[in-house]
Amino acid sequence: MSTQLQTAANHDETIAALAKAGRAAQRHLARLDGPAKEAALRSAAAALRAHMPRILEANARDIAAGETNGLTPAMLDRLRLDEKRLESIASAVEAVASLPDPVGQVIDRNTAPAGMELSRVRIPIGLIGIIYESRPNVTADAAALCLRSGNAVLLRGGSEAVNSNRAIHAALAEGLAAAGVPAEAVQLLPTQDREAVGAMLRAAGLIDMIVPRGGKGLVERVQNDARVPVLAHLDGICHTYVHSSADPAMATTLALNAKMRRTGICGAMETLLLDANFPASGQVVGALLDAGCELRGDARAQAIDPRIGRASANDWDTEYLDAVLSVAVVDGLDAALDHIERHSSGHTDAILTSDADVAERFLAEVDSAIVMVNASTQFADGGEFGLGAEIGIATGRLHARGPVALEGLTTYKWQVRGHGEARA
Ligand SMILES: NC(=O)C1=CN([C@@H]2O[C@H](COP(=O)(O)OP(=O)(O)OC[C@H]3O[C@@H](n4cnc5c(N)ncnc54)[C@H](OP(=O)(O)O)[C@@H]3O)[C@@H](O)[C@H]2O)C=CC1
Ligand SMILES: N[C@@H](CCC(=O)OP(=O)(O)O)C(=O)O
Repeated sequence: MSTQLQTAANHDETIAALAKAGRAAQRHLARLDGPAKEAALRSAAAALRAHMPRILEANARDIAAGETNGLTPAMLDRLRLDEKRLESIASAVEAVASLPDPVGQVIDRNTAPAGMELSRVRIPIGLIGIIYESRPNVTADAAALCLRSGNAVLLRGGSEAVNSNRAIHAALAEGLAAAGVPAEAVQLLPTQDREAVGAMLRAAGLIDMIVPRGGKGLVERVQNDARVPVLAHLDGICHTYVHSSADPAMATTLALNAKMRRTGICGAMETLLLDANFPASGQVVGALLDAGCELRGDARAQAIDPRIGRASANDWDTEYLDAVLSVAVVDGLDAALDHIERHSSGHTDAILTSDADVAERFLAEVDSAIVMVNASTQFADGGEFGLGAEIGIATGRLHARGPVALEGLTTYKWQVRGHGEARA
């Protein structure tokens, strides 16, 4: 056997062992009622607070390594913890603990034509694998959401955050165990080897669902290896289309907010589509340029302001995650819809318009997880949608789309209560 095959086999074994332990812990969780899961999460939050010095020391090692390895200031900021951030991570775990337990909720009830009573009841998905970027808060958020919804979780965070994640995970596991919940309900992969990500994706029958949260490299891996159902949380190539009827002041404010509020998040606008008949395009692009954004446009966009550079074909499919924006001029709604269909990643797309019919067509015809009218794409967030927290933004077409929180981490079963009915 070649070394590469041996390595793959080893990773498959490791994942199988973790999955077995996770599945056993999940069966334990399934027997717990809402208050017991709430108590376990409060205990986990208390452990995070109790271990604050150890977690911050681990994070300082990640930050030092990140600085040595030349991480960008934006990445370092996502990685960095301090007492205040750690306190808000612990508070977020408590906030998830306070959310209503989704398990056992009756989605709907009906009577079958033959007379039996039918109900659809929410149940956990089972064991969920989550692969995510170097943001330590995701370790606690994802663990809390999974546990509250009765799922066990296998976590694989970004390599730059490995020490922080291990310290946070150790605290969570200690808190859960103190409340009588098996620590294996929340497990962290013991290796950062990317082959182990492949093994997670191949673990059909062991892991019930994988959430990959990341960009292009991860997408490719998922496409090559996934045999487990995938709830993709992938890149955000988000558009804002400024219709001819848009209010110029609103268009200027929202274009600036959608791009510049935080350029590094997946809900940031990456392409601005300006209608050829919108009269205030100069004002909108001027505001973006004055705010320090680099604009790359097609020939018609370049004619609006000489500071706009020339876009290449790649720009329309690029997630900059930076103060860079592609700009195209389009001839009406249909041309905007065509552009979005070709280039959107299915995350979040918005229209700015005062024409209600145009707005409704956009809402109906754009097939993205989140479609907005007259709002900033930066609102793509579970907290902003009132869901308490989020695993992230699901960009695919499966049962949960957009911000995924407790409900998105459940499936359902049919419960049938008969009175002796036999089928003819
Ligand atoms: N839809 C959503 O909810 C969200 C989407 N994102 C997207 O994430 C991206 C930015 O995050 P970034 O830090 O660059 O994330 P990356 O995609 O680089 O990394 C995310 C995770 O995937 C792993 N990974 C990446 N490539 C591979 C591979 N080929 N094989 C195995 N594992 C892999 C990383 O591991 P390793 O540590 O080894 O690099 C990391 O754990 C953007 O595209 C953004 O839109 C971010 C947050 C939320
Ligand atoms: N949905 C979240 C952001 C998620 C996200 O993009 O995370 P990251 O790329 O790690 O900064 C928000 O709007 O704050």
